[in-house]
Amino acid sequence: MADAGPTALVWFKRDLRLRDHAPLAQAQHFERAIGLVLIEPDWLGSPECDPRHVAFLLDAVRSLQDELAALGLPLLVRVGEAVSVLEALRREHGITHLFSHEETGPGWSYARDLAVAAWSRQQGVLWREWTQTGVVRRLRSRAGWARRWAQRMDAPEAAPVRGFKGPPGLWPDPLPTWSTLGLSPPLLTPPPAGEAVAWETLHSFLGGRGRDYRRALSSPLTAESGCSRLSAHLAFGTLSMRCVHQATEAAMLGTPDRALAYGLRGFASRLRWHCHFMQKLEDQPNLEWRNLARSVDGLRAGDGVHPDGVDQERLQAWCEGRTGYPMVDACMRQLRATGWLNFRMRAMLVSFAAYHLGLHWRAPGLFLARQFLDFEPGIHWCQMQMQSGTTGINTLRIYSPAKQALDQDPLGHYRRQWLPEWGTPAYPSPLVDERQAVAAIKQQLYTLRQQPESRAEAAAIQQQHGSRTSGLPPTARRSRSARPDSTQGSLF
Ligand SMILES: Cc1cc2nc3c(=O)[nH]c(=O)nc-3n(C[C@H](O)[C@H](O)[C@H](O)COP(=O)(O)OP(=O)(O)OC[C@H]3O[C@@H](n4cnc5c(N)ncnc54)[C@H](O)[C@@H]3O)c2cc1C
Repeated sequence: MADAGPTALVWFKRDLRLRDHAPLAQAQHFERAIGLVLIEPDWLGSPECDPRHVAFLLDAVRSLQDELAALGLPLLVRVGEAVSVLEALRREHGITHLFSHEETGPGWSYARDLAVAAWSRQQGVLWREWTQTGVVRRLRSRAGWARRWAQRMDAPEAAPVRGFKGPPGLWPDPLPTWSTLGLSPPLLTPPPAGEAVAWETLHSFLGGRGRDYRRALSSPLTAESGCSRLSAHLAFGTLSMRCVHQATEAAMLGTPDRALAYGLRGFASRLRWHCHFMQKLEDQPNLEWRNLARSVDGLRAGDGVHPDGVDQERLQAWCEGRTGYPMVDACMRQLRATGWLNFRMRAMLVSFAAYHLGLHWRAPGLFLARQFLDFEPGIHWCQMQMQSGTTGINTLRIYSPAKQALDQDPLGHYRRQWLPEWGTPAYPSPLVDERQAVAAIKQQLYTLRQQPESRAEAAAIQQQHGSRTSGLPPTARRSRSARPDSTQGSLF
């Protein structure tokens, strides 16, 4: 095409919003600007992706397209491999600048970013990326990380977007259908997505739902309404972490309701954890595949060392919620039906897979990734390892399903809701003997941890990935120490 002057392409990834969007803010200074959402075959074909994620994304894109069109920016939605789509757009529209946010994703997205970087150098397209979380690229040391997180989150939002000059005659693309994507529609209808819904969810939490947060978050009976329910919005970026942080700080300061302020303080520190875990994946991308502590390699089948594979029968029973442990099975049924589960019950599911069933975390982790609408690779894989005892540095946490049932669902309402066959002959008997199974693997892990090599390795892991809160302002430090839920609290 004829040289039409500088043209910016804003590549939306996990940042499907208008507000606090630095690439968009930058693009509005350009002679011509275009938006792009790429649906990549590598994503659709990855073992972590489920149609529910695609449906949520498309819903968010639908409203984003309308809002951007009203501002003069056509949002294209292309299905294809990144470099070919970008090159086609460069040829067609004379793209000179590519703007996007940094992403800390699974291996395939890292490989794609390398390919895009090579393409942009070759074609002389200037690719600029902005941060949108607390994750620091090429981090040398964890010292001072928490302070940097606070600085980023306290910084002013990106400039508001006011209007664009899109190339004349270019319109937003129609959204792809399930058949063009080669997928079947999801079995569950995900909750509504998009920026407006994300803000409504945040406001309802900060305006009152958050009052009981600390008490509500552990039981599946209360967590659905008592937790913020922002995780999928954060994962797809319909809301920025900075906006959530700043709105939370303002709500805490502004409310005369002390119970609400107390609840919100508990919530505020979780936002830092989000980035803290993502930072680990950024620093060590292979933790999505292999044990962080190599000293536990070989402990469970399926970890690449053991000659046998994963016990498919056990895995299948766990995935389908028919282990014969009612609390475990009810949680799995809720997750499959809704795409969400509270932290403690997620941890219990993984602990059961790892200790009771002896399954290595990778296969259960892939299954859970497909179920969680909020799948965020950095958090997910770190938590999978942490709850399976393979980080080398965290206290081993083995959840007893019976104790969790007693504490979190004493009257059985939750189990009856999700497990109608519980108490009838149709409900299976326990798949394994809890005592025997747990005692054996616990002993193995404790013995391993005593070995001098394991201790040396743990010290190195702590040095590279351990949480350091020094450098945070006193209120942030206080809210960390006032944390009520110690199971969430042991960051590694
Ligand atoms: C095995 C396992 C896998 C998990 N996978 C994911 C995942 O893929 N994506 C995800 O967002 N969370 C994950 N979590 C963490 C946590 O369970 C969810 O963030 C939380 O349940 C989401 O609901 P919410 O937004 O209402 O949380 P809230 O309790 O309201 O917390 C607000 C936000 O803080 C962050 N947060 C809360 N708890 C944690 C935590 N323990 N670690 C890191 N960040 C936290 C999340 O961004 C969350 O949206 C996982 C936990 C476990 C045990």
